[in-house]
Amino acid sequence: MPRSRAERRTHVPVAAAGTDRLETMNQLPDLAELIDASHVVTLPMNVQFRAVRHREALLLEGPAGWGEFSPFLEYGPAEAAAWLRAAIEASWEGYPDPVRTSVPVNATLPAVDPGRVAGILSSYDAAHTIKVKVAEQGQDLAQDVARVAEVRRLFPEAAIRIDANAGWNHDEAMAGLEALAEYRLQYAEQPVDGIDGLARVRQEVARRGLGVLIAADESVRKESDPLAVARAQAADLIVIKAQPLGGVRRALEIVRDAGLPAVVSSALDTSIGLRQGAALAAALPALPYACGLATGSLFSSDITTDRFLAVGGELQLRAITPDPSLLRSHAVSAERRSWWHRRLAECHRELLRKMG
Ligand SMILES: O=C(O)CCC(=O)c1ccccc1C(=O)O
Ligand SMILES: [Mg+2]
Repeated sequence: MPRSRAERRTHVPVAAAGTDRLETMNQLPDLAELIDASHVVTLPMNVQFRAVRHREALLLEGPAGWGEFSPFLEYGPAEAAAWLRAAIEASWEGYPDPVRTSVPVNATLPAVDPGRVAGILSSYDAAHTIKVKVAEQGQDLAQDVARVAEVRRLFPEAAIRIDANAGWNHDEAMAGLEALAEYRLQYAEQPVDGIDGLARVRQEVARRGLGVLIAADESVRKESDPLAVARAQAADLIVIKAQPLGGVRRALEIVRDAGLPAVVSSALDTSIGLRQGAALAAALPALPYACGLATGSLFSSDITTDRFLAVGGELQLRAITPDPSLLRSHAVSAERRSWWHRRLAECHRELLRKMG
């Protein structure tokens, strides 16, 4: 299996390639090395998602390949540090051995009007599984029902799942799941906020016999204890993301300890971050659901022309190497670069502190 090792280097890192690989993440590269290995880019999106139309990312070129550090802009260092750990794992350590060479993926549909559904879903090469965003701020249940109905009309055979990003309260969630059940949902991701809230919805779904599985996302990646959701029996499955959970190996441990089926998802990543997610999906002992790693299709360009996009609903595992000219043309302003370097420094300090 090829490693995602940089074939064409745009610069030589401080330490010679291969000599300073991390075996266990017990030691971290120096901040100066990280800064020297970094490229900060901004990528345009086709469609607004999470209120963003451009996505900024800091890419690291390390001795083991490329890694992505792209916590959302509003995240503080305590939360963003795990994302840095994941980027350093990818670029200094590499990935654990895969058990499969391709990963099935879902199309992701933002909370758009029904009229835009066909157009957005046509940007995916195939849509056997579709995740529909619901419960968006400022919208109502009728809009969610109209969007899901349109997806079902266009794709009668597809597996449809919804993601509310904790946007419903308990009663709204129950009304939403009742209304959407007729469109045959594979599962509902984070219908409400919090572990207790999820557990309550899950119990009520069972009591009413709605037959919708409950997936936890924010209740895994934003909790101090990612296993709490499993212990509380608050979900039927968990959504895992390599960056917020601190890397591929950490995420694999969480899945093993949780003892629940897992779906790998991305965070609107460049092709480098998507490759990290694919490394996680490829190394999981079981992969019962398509993964949220097809979001490359929501971008209008990327850091490589050989973009990590799904073909026929599958991502084929392969090395992803940025194109130096695209790194240059998508580079952020000097001001944004300084901002990201400061953020890198804060997160690096946070990681050193955590490692004691
Ligand atoms: O899982 C997917 O289909 C795509 C990724 C996605 O939905 C997402 C992207 C950015 C931030 C949060 C989320 C989320 O799963 O809630
Ligand atoms: Mg989610």
